[in-house]
Amino acid sequence: MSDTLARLAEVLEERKNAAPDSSYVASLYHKGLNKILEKVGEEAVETILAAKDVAAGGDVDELIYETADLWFHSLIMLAALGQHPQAVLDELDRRFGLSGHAEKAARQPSA
Ligand SMILES: N=c1c2ncn([C@@H]3O[C@H](COP(=O)(O)OP(=O)(O)OP(=O)(O)O)[C@@H](O)[C@H]3O)c2ncn1[C@@H]1O[C@H](COP(=O)(O)O)[C@@H](O)[C@H]1O
Repeated sequence: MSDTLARLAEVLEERKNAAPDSSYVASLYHKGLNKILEKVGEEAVETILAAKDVAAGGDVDELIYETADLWFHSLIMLAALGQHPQAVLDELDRRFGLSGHAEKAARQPSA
């Protein structure tokens, strides 16, 4: 796993024992899953808007910034539900080399 992801996952676990006023992550845990999911949705929308801007000739830095926000809040969602990012990387590894078209065809028998 990327060192950055592993370190961040460790910090997100530690923040489960931190006071909400001492840490942004702890404050989100304290507000609960609905607030965390709201943030994931908000960051997803901001990422989409930034991508549209880049396609229209805008600044790519904003897209990178918003994608980092989206990944970060997705990691908090996983941690809040007791899941480690390694599970997502394992799933991507499992899919590696498997064509999306082939996977979909195996899932959906043709009518
Ligand atoms: N990577 C991040 C990170 N990315 C974004 N953010 C915060 O996520 C928030 C993003 O929310 P918005 O942009 O919507 O701004 P906001 O208005 O403050 O948010 P709301 O009031 O709407 O909830 C901002 O407060 C950012 O500072 C992050 N906060 C923390 N981290 C990492 O998490 C670690 C632990 O952070 P603390 O728990 O705060 O110590 C840090 O050391 C960093 O490594």
